[in-house]
Amino acid sequence: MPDDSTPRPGRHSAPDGDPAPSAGRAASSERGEAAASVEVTASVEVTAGPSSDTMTVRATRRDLTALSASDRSRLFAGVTAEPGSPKPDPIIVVDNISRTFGGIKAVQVDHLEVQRGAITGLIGPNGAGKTTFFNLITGFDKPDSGTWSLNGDPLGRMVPHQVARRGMVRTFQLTKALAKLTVLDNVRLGAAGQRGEHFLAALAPWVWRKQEAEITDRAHELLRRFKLDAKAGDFAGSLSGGQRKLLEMARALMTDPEIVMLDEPMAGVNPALTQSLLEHIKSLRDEGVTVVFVEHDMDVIRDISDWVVVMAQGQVIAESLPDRLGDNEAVVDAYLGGHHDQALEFDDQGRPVGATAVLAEKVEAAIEATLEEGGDLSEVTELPPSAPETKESGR
Ligand SMILES: Nc1ncnc2c1ncn2[C@@H]1O[C@H](COP(=O)(O)OP(=O)(O)OP(=O)(O)O)[C@@H](O)[C@H]1O
Repeated sequence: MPDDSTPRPGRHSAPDGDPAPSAGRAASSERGEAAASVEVTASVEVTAGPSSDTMTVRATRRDLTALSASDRSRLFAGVTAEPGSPKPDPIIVVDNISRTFGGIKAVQVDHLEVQRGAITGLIGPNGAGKTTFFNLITGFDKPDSGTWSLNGDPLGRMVPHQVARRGMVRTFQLTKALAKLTVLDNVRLGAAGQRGEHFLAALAPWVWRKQEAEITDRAHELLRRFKLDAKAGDFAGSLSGGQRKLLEMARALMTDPEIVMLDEPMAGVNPALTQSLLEHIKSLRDEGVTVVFVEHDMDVIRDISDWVVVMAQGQVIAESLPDRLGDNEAVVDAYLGGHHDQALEFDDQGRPVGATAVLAEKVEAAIEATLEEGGDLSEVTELPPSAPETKESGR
């Protein structure tokens, strides 16, 4: 039986409450000690039929250590803002991973470390390779080359459910809810590949039933957390886009992950649910879950990321604290280079968002520079390759 005294997401910190107190992981940031994310396994001995075979059913509980806001600031204060920078306590380390489609190098990441217990925002222009990168390290696609590890254990050649079993799950840009299954069953499916999938379990119904009950209880717990419990018996197809995103997060959490990779969790979600999704993502981090998420909206990135990684043309071209992103010329260039013709994006109050916000900042800086030099604004036909320092837009 699982040990119920072992902490797990949702138990040691209220989702909307204060972050759980730090157990001092940041203070003791030596790699070996800090990497002690413990997987507790519980053994259930069963007698399967006349041969009295014994099997072990693994029930995963991960011991997550939450970092406080000041722990995280301290950690990242010591990290250099450059591609591939070492982190004090990386949960993921990637080396020389590449993936080519036809002639296109979709991903070519030389080195990347993801800090444990923090929210890392992954940004980049369309086609930068973000989704492909997620696919590669979660086992949904195979790289041409490269190695990567979770807690120091190599993950190469693993299929997604094996990766999930080791503690890393992902969600998709386009949600994958099964429309003709109930909301509850969709969440229960998140446990597939985790428990009871062994064929022997099917021959031992008393174990199977026990696990079924545990899986159902856990699914209900997660539905309550994401305020979808009233919809448990509805078909997933009846949910709104935003509710499907919540459903997908609930399903991902069935495996008690240490790290969740969220691919554009806010895309297609109405503003009311966006705030709720952001709070859920922060509360996961506050419970000790590491979060990596892809997002285009710079306001969202600045709001919730502890650290930002920028990709362009398959490569990591910059890393930075979120509020220093605008200072980084490589980031500005990545967004502008070859993307002058991309559609402009504005929020419902007419403020530029995403790549458009970066462009607006650069245009503003170019105008200011021209005026300061006593020039005529009609002369601003081209943005300078090396713009003066960009400013916060005050949003
Ligand atoms: N299955 C595929 N077959 C062929 N080319 C692909 C495939 N998947 C991705 N690509 C190409 O690889 C590059 C990276 O795509 P990817 O979807 O990873 O970028 P992205 O940063 O996630 O973009 P977006 O922000 O638009 O989702 C693009 O040029 C894309 O067209």
